[in-house]
Amino acid sequence: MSWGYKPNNGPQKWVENFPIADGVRQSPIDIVPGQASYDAGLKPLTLKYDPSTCLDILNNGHSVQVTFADDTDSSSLTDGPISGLYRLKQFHFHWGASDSKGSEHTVAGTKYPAELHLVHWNTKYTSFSEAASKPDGLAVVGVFLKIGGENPNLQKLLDAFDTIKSKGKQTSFENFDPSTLLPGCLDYWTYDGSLTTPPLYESVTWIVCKEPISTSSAQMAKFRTLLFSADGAAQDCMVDNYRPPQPLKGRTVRASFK
Ligand SMILES: NS(=O)(=O)c1cccc(F)c1
Ligand SMILES: [Zn+2]
Repeated sequence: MSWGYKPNNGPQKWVENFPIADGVRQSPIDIVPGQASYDAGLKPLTLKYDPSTCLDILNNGHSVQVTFADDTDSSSLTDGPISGLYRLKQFHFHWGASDSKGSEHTVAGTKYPAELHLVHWNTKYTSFSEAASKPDGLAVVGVFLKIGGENPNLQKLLDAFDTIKSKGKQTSFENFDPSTLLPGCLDYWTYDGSLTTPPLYESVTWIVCKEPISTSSAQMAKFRTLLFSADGAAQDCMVDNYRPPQPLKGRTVRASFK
């Protein structure tokens, strides 16, 4: 059986097949603002996204993912805590069975109903796959979702969900601008971490935005109509697809803001 989020294949069991689950730089973590170190040397994030690089939207059995053409530098992350240029590969989400949980990172113990991850790879390597296992290979921008007004930009994604309800379904999804999912303020926390799903590679520079974006409770309910299960199998709602916070193990969390 492959990994998932149930008691028999979930985060408490991943270490059996992926021993790095108990590693020294695992993600997510609980971010405690009072313990983060303000670093005046941290630059603002430069995120330049080209909507024409948006390719498709996919239910991969663990999350809903929007994939981008990464054969040019046209959708990229530079500056912030990183050096060089990282290309956008995909973004996806993690969410809960209710609005009281769902994010992977927490802020002084506070869980948000969902978390968006924008995944970028370091162009010092030749591909995402090569970069994914290198200590400076990936940079993931995390954005919290909170319950507030309806988000019209998010709605464009949600409207595609009926056609990708079950595992393995994908459909073309073009001209979406991921910058419409970013908060107005790009203040962030940053720390060295890992993928939050198997293979849990310790290859991620995490960049977690302090400001959440808003979504409505009805929009959150739409996420919960997706399925972990494939067409024809017993319907298994895709909910609680988040890993809980992991030990900090001496790491420093830096803040780009005072
Ligand atoms: N959830 S995450 O750490 O952003 C992640 C997991 C697996 C692959 C990947 F590209 C990103
Ligand atoms: Zn993720």
